[in-house]
Amino acid sequence: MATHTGGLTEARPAIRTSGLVRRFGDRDVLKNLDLTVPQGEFTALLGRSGSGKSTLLRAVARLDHTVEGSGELSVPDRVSLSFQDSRLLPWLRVLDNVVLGLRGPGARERGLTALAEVGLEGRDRSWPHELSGGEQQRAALARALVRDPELLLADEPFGALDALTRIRMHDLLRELYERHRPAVLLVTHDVDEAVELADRVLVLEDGLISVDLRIDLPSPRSRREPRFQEYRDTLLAALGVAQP
Ligand SMILES: Nc1ncnc2c1ncn2[C@@H]1O[C@H](COP(=O)(O)OP(=O)(O)OP(=O)(O)O)[C@@H](O)[C@H]1O
Repeated sequence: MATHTGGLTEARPAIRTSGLVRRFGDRDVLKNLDLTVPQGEFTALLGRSGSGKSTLLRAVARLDHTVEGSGELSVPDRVSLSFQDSRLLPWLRVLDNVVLGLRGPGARERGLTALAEVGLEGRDRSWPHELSGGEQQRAALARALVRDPELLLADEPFGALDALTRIRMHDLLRELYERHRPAVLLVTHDVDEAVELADRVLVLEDGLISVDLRIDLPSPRSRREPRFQEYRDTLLAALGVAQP
């Protein structure tokens, strides 16, 4: 994925929006939004409820053909999606869900490898209802990964999980990200999750990006570290959450 300009080869960003507008009725939820996410960057998107996070994600995923709007948008060819609900098809076994629609030789082997990567080795013949909520999310991550995405779009993927499972999923997602290096746009309500996982955190407010914060913390990140707390306080203040 590269563009050629005057003999120089530049990496094309994973996401570029320019003047993006999305409108419901007479309300512009996105107002001329400009956003660039470089290849391989892990970006988290925060914002108050109703600020338009899912609207932006759905626009980037090109899932919003019926929504009124304008602007320019460019995304790579291989984009994977992950949602709060794993969206596994109940009538297909786990491996068949993971490789659904995948073409080419070796698809099943690739599916088995992806399942092993997310810790679901040996569960390929299970039915989705036989998996726990966390395991279903793991299977959904395997389905996303097996497509070797250049961009992973995730809308509250851990929102329905208990606290302990969520911590395990954070570790898994970060590990998979470091191994495969897709660009990631993660929509979340959880400021700690954003600071723990992302290299850049955006806040969406009034249809525009109001905060664009680079997170510069050593790995693995500890929530007890003072700089972690500084980032968290900055973001909570931007979200209008008063600190004691
Ligand atoms: N299909 C739709 N029809 C009408 N209004 C919509 C539609 N989808 C979203 N909206 C409105 O657009 C605004 C932004 O919604 P969106 O779901 O993008 O917000 P969000 O930031 O993801 O919210 P939350 O954090 O609560 O999930 C809301 O006011 C919502 O009511």
